[in-house]
Amino acid sequence: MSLHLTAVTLTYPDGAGRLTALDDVTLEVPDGSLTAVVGPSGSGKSSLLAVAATLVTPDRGTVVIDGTNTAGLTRKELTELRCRRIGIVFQQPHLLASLTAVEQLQVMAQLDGRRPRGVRGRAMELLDAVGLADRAARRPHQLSGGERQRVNIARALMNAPTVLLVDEPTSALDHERGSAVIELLTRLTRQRTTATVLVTHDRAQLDTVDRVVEVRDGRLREGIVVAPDGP
Ligand SMILES: Nc1ncnc2c1ncn2[C@@H]1O[C@H](COP(=O)(O)OP(=O)(O)OP(=O)(O)O)[C@@H](O)[C@H]1O
Repeated sequence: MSLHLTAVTLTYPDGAGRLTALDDVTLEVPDGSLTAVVGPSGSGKSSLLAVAATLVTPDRGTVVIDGTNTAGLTRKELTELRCRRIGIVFQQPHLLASLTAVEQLQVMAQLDGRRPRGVRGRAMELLDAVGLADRAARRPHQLSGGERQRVNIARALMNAPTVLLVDEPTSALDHERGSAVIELLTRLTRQRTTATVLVTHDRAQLDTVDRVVEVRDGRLREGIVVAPDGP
């Protein structure tokens, strides 16, 4: 189990008091499985992702990644863990305009100044896995929105993370392309045995995922949720 959140509570300052964004949330994500997190705006989905990414420290509860309780780590150790174990796919691809698709991936492996061997081969293999081997030499403006999002996903997998966190990856895509991206994420999750969490508004695209949980007012509801958003 690469990702295990236990009894996580997160509050933010709110005027004179505190706003509870996550309220006693427990979530286990098995390796090789994709859990989708749905819920209305402001319910706590992004907060959940930020805690799982170790970008935000909860008030209470534990975040265990690859068997390591992150509460016991120094800042430096946390940064290393994030770099090596966690892949994050943001809503917008934020690709670098001057780099080709394959270079966007290569740069990930060289961020810490090392120049490990086999980086280009690994980048090409990942581009192939997302169906973009023939687009490797293109720059972002020469790619479609869906293709840019697939480069974004391949880039997040470059350092072979065990936890993959994905924030609203389909918001800029039409339904068909959005569904294709979710299908791709499900396939990659199984192939690369990542523990994947996907935050999304769109329940219509979740046929292929392993599990759907819903956040409401910071609390997690277990089980498959098929009902549409309430009022
Ligand atoms: N940095 C912050 N400071 C104070 N309150 C915050 C902060 N970030 C989020 N919140 C509040 O915490 C609650 C949960 O926010 P969060 O962003 O996790 O919701 P969400 O489900 O991701 O929403 P959306 O779908 O609109 O992105 C909201 O009430 C929000 O206003």
